[in-house]
Amino acid sequence: MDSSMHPYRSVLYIPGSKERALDKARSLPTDAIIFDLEDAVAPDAKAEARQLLVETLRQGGYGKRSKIVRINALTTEWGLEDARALRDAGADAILLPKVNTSSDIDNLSDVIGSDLPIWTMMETPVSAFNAREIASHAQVAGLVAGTNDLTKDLGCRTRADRLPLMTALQMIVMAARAARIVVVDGVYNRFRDGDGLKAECEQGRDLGFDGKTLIHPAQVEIANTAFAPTNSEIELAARQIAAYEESRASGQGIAVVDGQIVENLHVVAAQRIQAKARAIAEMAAE
Ligand SMILES: CC(C)(COP(=O)(O)OP(=O)(O)OC[C@H]1O[C@@H](n2cnc3c(N)ncnc32)[C@H](O)[C@@H]1OP(=O)(O)O)[C@@H](O)C(=O)NCCC(=O)NCCSC(=O)C[C@H](O)C(=O)O
Ligand SMILES: [Mg+2]
Repeated sequence: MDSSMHPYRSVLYIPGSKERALDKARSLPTDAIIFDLEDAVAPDAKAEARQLLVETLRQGGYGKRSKIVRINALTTEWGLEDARALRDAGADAILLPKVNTSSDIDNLSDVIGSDLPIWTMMETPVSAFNAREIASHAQVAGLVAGTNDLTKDLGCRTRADRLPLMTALQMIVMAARAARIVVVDGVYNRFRDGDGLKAECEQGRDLGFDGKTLIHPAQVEIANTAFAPTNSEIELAARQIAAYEESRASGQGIAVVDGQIVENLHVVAAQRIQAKARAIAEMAAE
């Protein structure tokens, strides 16, 4: 499912061990949920969280929100059991952490079968180098930037402008766009800092991400606003499409709107804005 059919502006992590948070998410206006069995769950709570998650997904109640389960890496003591337990639980996708190469995805596919979409965490330097190969794997439907692990592995500083991460972030976006799959940005750790989150969402939107992964309900509306087309973008898209159609009808290949040229490629971009706006409206009409 790409972002013109389903929005991924807000993708909220929920620890698979937190029953109250799992329940609360049924009423949050988030486009997608990552039910987490990995870093948000302590080692001695993994088995219980896995069971709770299977039961929670079977109960349902998450409406149109996309349901993605992050399992532990298959190289850990929990990963294989996670994959086996969750493959038929009703998730829309399985998210695999610490992916380095497409063979990691093949290994998961051997366990869950080839029908359930796989999303991958892009959070190691090796994954950034292999982003193209990972994104173009036939079963991969989405990439998630793991900026905390990337920062750790790079040994870089955490900066507000994310300069040290920029190469990796752009490689991830480019790989996703080349493969025409969904791509979402990493988390903003200061979850009570709305202004900081807004700035980082705007940066992610500028870079081309479809949305942002989040860790707290207070972050959802900020991401939903930042990654939605604005009213003026939607209005301009409509005028560009109309002007271009008028030009074509009179035998010309270029229109001019607000002093700027409109060619076929701009029309494609305008149609994408309209598709995204429709997908968001459908999501809201629950
Ligand atoms: C960060 C938190 C530990 C804060 O928790 P808490 O102090 O309980 O927050 P609040 O009291 O403000 O919570 C208010 C209500 O909201 C619910 N809640 C909190 N968080 C979530 C959530 N993520 N989803 C749904 N609901 C949530 C609380 O239950 C309260 O509900 P109520 O009592 O009914 O009012 C906590 O937010 C948290 O655990 N967040 C998730 C952290 C997480 O998932 N981390 C792992 C993912 S990030 C990562 O791994 C990055 C990546 O891999 C990388 O490398 O970068
Ligand atoms: Mg991580």
